[in-house]
Amino acid sequence: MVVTAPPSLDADPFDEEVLRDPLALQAELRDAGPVVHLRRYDVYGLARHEQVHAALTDWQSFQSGAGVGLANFREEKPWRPPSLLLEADPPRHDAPRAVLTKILGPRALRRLRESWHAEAEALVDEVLTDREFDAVPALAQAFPLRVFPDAVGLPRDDREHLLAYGDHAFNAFGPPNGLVARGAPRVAELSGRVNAQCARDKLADGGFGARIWAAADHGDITHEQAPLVVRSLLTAGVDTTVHALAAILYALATHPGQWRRLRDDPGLARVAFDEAVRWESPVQTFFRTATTDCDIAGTTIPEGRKILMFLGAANRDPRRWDSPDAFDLSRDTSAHVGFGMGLHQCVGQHVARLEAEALLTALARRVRRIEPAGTPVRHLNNTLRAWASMPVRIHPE
Ligand code: HEM
Ligand SMILES: O=C(O)c1ccc(-n2ccnc2)cc1
Repeated sequence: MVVTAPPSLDADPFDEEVLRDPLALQAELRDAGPVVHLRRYDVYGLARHEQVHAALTDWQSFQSGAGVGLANFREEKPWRPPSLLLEADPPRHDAPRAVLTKILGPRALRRLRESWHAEAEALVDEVLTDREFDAVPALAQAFPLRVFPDAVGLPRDDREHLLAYGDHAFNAFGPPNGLVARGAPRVAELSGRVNAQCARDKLADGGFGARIWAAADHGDITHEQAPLVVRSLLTAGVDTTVHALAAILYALATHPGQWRRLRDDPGLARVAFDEAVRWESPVQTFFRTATTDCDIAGTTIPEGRKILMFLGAANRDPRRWDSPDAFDLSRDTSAHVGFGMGLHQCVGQHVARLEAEALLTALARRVRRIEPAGTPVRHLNNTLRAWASMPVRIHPE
């Protein structure tokens, strides 16, 4: 096999102007080749669907245990104790994963369906007293912050900080740039509050948190692991869905034909969610670390090197998708990598889907038309594709 050196680029995927509009660089990376070398960080980049899918499903060659950010845990101390799921490989990964699979699975969520739909209707009724509003705070942030911490078992008066904590955690997967530096002053306070909320006596009976502790009583995980598994929920559970809901609302407000299809058939809510996750990819990137010298499409990636998987680029790869830039509810979205793929595929995706279904169903019943009512403003993050503000105007049924 002739080993070729991959094309080497100076581009910085974590530059703030690139984060604001990453599509041009994503196309450049895809077209440069199946593997590229990013000189600035000395890492290998995968931007095509085929290679991203292959790396996600080969956890033996591409491990998570050295961290899924730029930092290599084998070389430097993580900013916090590593995640037992996201930043762990089998066998350590297995028991915590099995516990969350049960607690966050579609069957377990059935008990929440009715109350989340009711909460969504109440929130939408409240918000729609105005014809114009900012959909990010009013809906995309308000709904997850109302239902998810309740489901975890947190008190209502101690949750506003979760957005800032998650935002820092997702920045910390990237390089130590300005976005990380700007979050640093609050890390100790935010970490202290979140870590305190993982304690058993802080979590209401019957919630996801209490069920994690009960799994430790049952011997499925240890009592030392329980608070860290709760921390996973508090880190992962808010920012991801906030930005996914904002992405759906942006997609629907800018594609009136697709809004009409959803309004005429609210059963399309789940398809709309997955197509928005593909189209916007709220989680844009994750890293892996080569476990051995491994070959990708003719390039040898030496053991110990970091590989940057561009999930967002893969989800818009014309080699895999017809009209990838179109937001289209008739698309078969099943191969999108917005939730990852394989061993680490998002265990919270059913929670996210249920939130989206509840909110979109409530809106579809009450809103004839939704349209932009001003310039939307991006929220920049090293890993998340997000909106800070999205003014919309609605025309009620
Ligand atoms: C639309 C919202 C969401 C998106 C786009 C998303 C995306 C992802 C992605 C891409 C991965 C794979 C990470 C990897 O391969 O390294 C992942 C894993 C994970 N997600 Fe999500 N996520 C979302 C919501 C959630 C929610 C709401 C929760 C918790 C309630 C959650 C919990 C997790 C956990 C614990 C993992 C690690 C799974 C493992 O390593 O076995 N996610 N998610
Ligand atoms: O264990 C953690 O701290 C942790 C686990 C999962 C995520 N995540 C990313 C996308 N969906 C969830 C983030 C943090």
